[in-house]
Amino acid sequence: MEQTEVIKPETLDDLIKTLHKIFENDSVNVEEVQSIMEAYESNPQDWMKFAKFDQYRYTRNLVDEGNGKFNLMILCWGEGHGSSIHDHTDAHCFLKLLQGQLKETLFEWPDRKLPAGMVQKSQRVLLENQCAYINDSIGLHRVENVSHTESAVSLHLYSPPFQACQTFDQRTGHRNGVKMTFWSRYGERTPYETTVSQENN
Ligand SMILES: N[C@@H](CS(=O)O)C(=O)O
Ligand SMILES: [Fe+2]
Repeated sequence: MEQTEVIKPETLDDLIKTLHKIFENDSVNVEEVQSIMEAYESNPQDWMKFAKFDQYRYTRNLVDEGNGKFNLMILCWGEGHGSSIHDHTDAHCFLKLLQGQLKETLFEWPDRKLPAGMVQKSQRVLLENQCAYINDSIGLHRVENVSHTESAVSLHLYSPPFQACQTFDQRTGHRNGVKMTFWSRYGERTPYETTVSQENN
């Protein structure tokens, strides 16, 4: 497949422009997206206006809708905030650290018929500027900011975009469908009515 040359994006806007170009193709070249996202060196001035924290749980802040091909968002993780174990609704998921560190724990899909504790596959710490990748065939994950003193900010790209996922109970493997919402969109706080059902955290 044609691969756009990896030129280091100098700003977040630059990165977004390049992503739009890459996603004109119908198939996603995972390595290409991962390397372009990794090549962008996080500069807080680029993304500060999207980084809105909540006291109790991580927030999802929409940055760009990628011409309908992808959703780009900034997630803000306060000290000790984490997600539940979840899937990614058959989408590609790229996760780049803009600030701080996040711990990612991978799990196997549980058997629907045999309630049992979920099997942990691996664990790693993602560092600033690193870009991780996951999809449903790789497995499920939980993401956590385990620091008690530092917040964390991450940039996520999902393609195709999705608005719901499944969360899993670590002890039983039992699953629940949850709707996912945005804390803010394009830097503006989402009106209250649409934010009440955020449940993945
Ligand atoms: N997939 C999660 C964030 S993470 O834990 O990867 C979300 O979009 O809210
Ligand atoms: Fe995730």
